Amino acid sequence: MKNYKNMFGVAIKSIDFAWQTNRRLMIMIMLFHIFQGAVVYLQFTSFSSIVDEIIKIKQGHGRTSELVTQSVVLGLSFLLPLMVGNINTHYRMIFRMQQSVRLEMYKIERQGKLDIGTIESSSYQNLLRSAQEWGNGSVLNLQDFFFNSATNFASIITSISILWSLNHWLVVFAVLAAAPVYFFYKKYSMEVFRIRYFSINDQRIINNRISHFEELQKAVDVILLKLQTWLKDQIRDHKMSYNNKIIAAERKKAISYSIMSLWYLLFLFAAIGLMTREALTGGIAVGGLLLAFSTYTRFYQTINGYIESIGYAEEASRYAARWFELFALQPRIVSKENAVRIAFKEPPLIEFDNVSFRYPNEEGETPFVLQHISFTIKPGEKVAIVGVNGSGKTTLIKLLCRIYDPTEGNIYVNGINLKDIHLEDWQSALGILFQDFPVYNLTIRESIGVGRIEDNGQLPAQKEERLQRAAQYSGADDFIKDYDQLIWKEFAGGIDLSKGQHQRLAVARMFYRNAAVTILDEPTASIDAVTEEKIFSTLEQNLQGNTVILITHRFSTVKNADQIILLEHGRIIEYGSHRELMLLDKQYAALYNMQAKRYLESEEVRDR
Ligand SMILES: Nc1ncnc2c1ncn2[C@@H]1O[C@H](COP(=O)(O)OP(=O)(O)OP(=O)(O)O)[C@@H](O)[C@H]1O
Repeated sequence: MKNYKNMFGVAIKSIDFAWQTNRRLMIMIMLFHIFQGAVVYLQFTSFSSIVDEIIKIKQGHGRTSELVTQSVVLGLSFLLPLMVGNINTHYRMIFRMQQSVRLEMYKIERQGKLDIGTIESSSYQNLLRSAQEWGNGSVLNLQDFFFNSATNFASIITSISILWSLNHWLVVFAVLAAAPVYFFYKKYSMEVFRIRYFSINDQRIINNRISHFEELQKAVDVILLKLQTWLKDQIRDHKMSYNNKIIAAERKKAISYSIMSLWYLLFLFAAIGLMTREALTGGIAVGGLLLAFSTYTRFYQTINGYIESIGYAEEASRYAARWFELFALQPRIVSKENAVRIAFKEPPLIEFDNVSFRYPNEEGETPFVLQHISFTIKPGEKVAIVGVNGSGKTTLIKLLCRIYDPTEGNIYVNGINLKDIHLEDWQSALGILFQDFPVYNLTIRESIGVGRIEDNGQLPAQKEERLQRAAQYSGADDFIKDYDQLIWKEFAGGIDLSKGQHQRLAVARMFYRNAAVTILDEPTASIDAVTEEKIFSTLEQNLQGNTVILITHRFSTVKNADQIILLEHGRIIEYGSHRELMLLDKQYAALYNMQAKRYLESEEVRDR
């Protein structure tokens, strides 16, 4: 029952969505469907009238004019549904397209408003994957069910009224004959349906194994490691397992449906017996007998088809529900109502005041990943954050960018609590380059240009000089030959770049952005030491006046930073300039010396 309640709720939402998209089209399609459901009975009634009239004419008291009229009606009753059907198919296609665009736009719009914390949560990712399982087809298919319901209801109501007018018992027999359909459907037909559509695990594994033959990097490994047979066997086994499940379920279905047909036949004979008796005793004419037979069988077929579609709609509603859940998502991090508006023209003073943090988790509390963090970054300072993997460096940056709010403590920007500053203003002041930076399949010019988009949401007009300077500072100009070169190998004339080249382009984007606070989270991991050195020296020279926060594992690049923060297990264990920390001669100095020694050793090996 709960399933149907949910299904009903989701169906209402999807119908409302259709209504909001184009109500005129929706009403028109609805009327077409009702017409198609009812008009078929016009064929039955006119045909039975023709038969009766022929008999009457043979007996000498029929009218030829009536025969002609009924023949025209019969012709129209065939012609009209065909025409309406074609027009309806056309408008339904248009309506689906309109809604498909609107659904996608609505989804993208909602996603664009979400905060990064929500986007990186596993619950959101699961929701997204589940919604995408059927694409927006789930919502549209649910609407199809609604339209088809109109046809089916029109058909059921018309057939019941015809049967009722002929003999009340016909309705009783028809209903009893159709009664077990749902039970059999739920038990057997649904099983096949479920296996067919929801053997997702088998299908995922099959697709994954096939991808090893199709994707370049994977295919190379398949050949070199000779994995062909091993992978092929897996594909075959999963396909066989899927097929065997289907065959077993189909067999059960065929047997059970045969049993159900006997039940139907029982009531069909009862109905035929009843009507034949009526015809023999003169209760109805021969045409009436024909009408009863065709209406009776049509009623059963309609019920059968309709119940099949309920099951399908039930499944579609589960996936459509995910779409509406996506639409209802609200960002967790938002600007306060009276948030302070600041145009950050100058780099601000940043203060962390006893900040502790644990990642939000719906399933329970997670451990603190940052504890009692306090430090100050003066405007224009170059700050380096160092520490081993998992020490909390990126998390600290996420708090500064307000991707998350601290669990305890506060962050102040120019003395104002970050939570009180308008989120958009603060984000406009930041230029962030994370380790997993995105690769834009655009031209080189656009790839750099997206670093600073215009207020109207468009790419900036060509600012050639500035663009080229950014490429120069990042070292990207070494490989750029044409700024209009498309970075997209799958397209004619498009090229791909090496990892390091992609990284230089991403750094160029940051230079181009020229934000008041630039944050670089290991942006040079794939870049060779020489280029890295070059990037950081230009960074220091050219982002003069701007605040720069740099996360890196290479200690040699942080030597010139105004201050270095060393994190361990989410706590600051050392804090100061390179000189100060070397003089302190503790953890930082040890790590620095260790890296320097390794560097010197490798230099010696190379020299030898
Ligand atoms: N989204 C998340 N949800 C839950 N825990 C997370 C999440 N991101 C990171 N963590 C955990 O927080 C801790 C700190 O991670 P963080 O990424 O800040 O470390 P890091 O110092 O930047 O590491 P690395 O040098 O490897 O990039 C780790 O224990 C990590 O598992």
